Amino acid sequence: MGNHKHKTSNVPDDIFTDHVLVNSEASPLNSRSPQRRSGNLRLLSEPKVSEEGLAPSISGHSAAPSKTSSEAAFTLRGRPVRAWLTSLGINLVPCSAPWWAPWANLYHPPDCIPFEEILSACARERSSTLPCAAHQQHLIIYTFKRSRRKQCVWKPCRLVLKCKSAELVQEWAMRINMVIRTETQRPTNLLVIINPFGGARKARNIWRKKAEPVFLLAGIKSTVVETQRADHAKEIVTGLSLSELQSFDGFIAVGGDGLFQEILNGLLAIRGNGGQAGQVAAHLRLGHIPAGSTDAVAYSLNGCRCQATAALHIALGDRTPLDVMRVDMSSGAHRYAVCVASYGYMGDLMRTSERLRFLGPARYGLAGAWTLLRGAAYDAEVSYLPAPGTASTAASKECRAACSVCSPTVPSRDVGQEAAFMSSSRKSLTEDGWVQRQGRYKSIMAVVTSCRSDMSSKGLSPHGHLCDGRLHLVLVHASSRLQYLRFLASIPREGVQAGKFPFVEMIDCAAVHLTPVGAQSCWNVDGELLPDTEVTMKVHRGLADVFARGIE
Ligand SMILES: Nc1ncnc2c1ncn2[C@@H]1O[C@H](COP(=O)(O)OP(=O)(O)OP(=O)(O)O)[C@@H](O)[C@H]1O
Repeated sequence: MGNHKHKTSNVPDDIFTDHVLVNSEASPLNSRSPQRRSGNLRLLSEPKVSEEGLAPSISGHSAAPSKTSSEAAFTLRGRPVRAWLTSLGINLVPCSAPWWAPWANLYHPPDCIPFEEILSACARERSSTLPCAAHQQHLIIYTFKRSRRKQCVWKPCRLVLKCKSAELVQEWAMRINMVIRTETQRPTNLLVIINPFGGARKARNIWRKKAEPVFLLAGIKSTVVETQRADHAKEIVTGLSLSELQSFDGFIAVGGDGLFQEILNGLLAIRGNGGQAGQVAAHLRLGHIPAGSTDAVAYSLNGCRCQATAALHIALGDRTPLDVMRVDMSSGAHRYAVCVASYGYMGDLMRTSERLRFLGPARYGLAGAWTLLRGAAYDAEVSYLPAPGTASTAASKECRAACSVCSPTVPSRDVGQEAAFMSSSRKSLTEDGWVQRQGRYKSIMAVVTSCRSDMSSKGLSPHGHLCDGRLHLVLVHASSRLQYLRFLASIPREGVQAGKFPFVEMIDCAAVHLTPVGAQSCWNVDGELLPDTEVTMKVHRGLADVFARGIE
């Protein structure tokens, strides 16, 4: 295992662009601007700014700063600003607006950066080009800004505040870092597993260029391992000693959904074994830095496939519980997955695409066209256990950050839950309430979350939630190639919509069982093929914790 620990001062921060003073929305200096906020920039309400301006102190903090040192004058991109520290973050107010500000709708200095959105701060001295001029001191604050086109896409950026006093910038940097260190949710030590073989085989570069700089600036120690073969990631995780497990805050997959699934399966295997290791593993979080072909996990968690966004969510210590589906095969083997299990079209597509892996992500297009032309449909017996409660609330809401459907039950990692996910899904077949169907299907899918990807930006199941304890069973009955093509063509725009096509059914359930009849397709579970076709699937609400907050 390679062990990487770096100091902030030596970190390459090229991916952090300078915070620009251009924000056409919500400018306090422009009365015409709407009250919409496009970024993380809003004036923190605490403390109130008095007539004199500044009333700051880091409340409740042991090293509460004096009044004078909590406010200071800086320049920000050549313009004077007054800055002060509050208990929530740094407020900035311009001392003067440029003469064109009211007309141009362009000038908007950042007015607040909350601590929870700051990775770190550092003080640097910059020598002046003029020999007689004093050296300038820089207070660099590493943070991010939200894309104006898509809020959930975060771009790393830095704010450079300049002044003449070295003591001042050092003191501010120290105090900002001190507050950040008190945020216990932030990880300090992570196991990063890279699949150099996944997707377009760029995972190593993605780690080095997009994620590692973010982790280094956040002061995270990373132990980096590359997989050598299929299933290696699971072996790495299950091979960790108790002391190693205790030292990590979580495991990060730099690869595709298959790699994430292997790590998840490794983590749940440790939890299933119980004991002290099992208890420690129950509190570890998983992260996904997308570097695969589909990356539905990262896309469903963050709303985009941006690697820097995923790295920022991890570094800032976001945490959300995630539903996990246990898939039990007739052979007795089982697997856990978090996106989708599909039989029929998607299974055949995956089987064909694995033979074309040398083409990279382009293989899916070719394999998809070939499978569509074949037009196969399969006879099967499908049984399902309807989900408890009504579907109306979950179905009417898109899953977003602080989702009201997902948030009420953050599951406890008690003995009961640990025992439940370890027992075979087949046990639930004895429960009352199963509904049985027999038919000929083009495709059968059990979707756990929304399952977003480039091929379906709203998700296969647009009303799927990260933590609602429901499987969305999609039954696509035998239909003509043209009808099926129309169904496929509608997915990128709107996902699978109940009632849109007469040959497509969508059912909310807690468990699904499938027995093939006659000719068989294969199961594709989160991008991996199963060796068995008779399977039982059951969802476990919020079984795993991930470094995410849901889509903003
Ligand atoms: N070094 C390796 N050599 C060969 N195969 C590997 C290696 N490391 C991991 N694998 C296997 O590669 C498969 C695919 O990996 P991964 O999911 O990361 O990429 P992908 O399939 O291209 O992306 P996605 O799953 O998002 O479509 C996994 O099943 C994994 O077991």
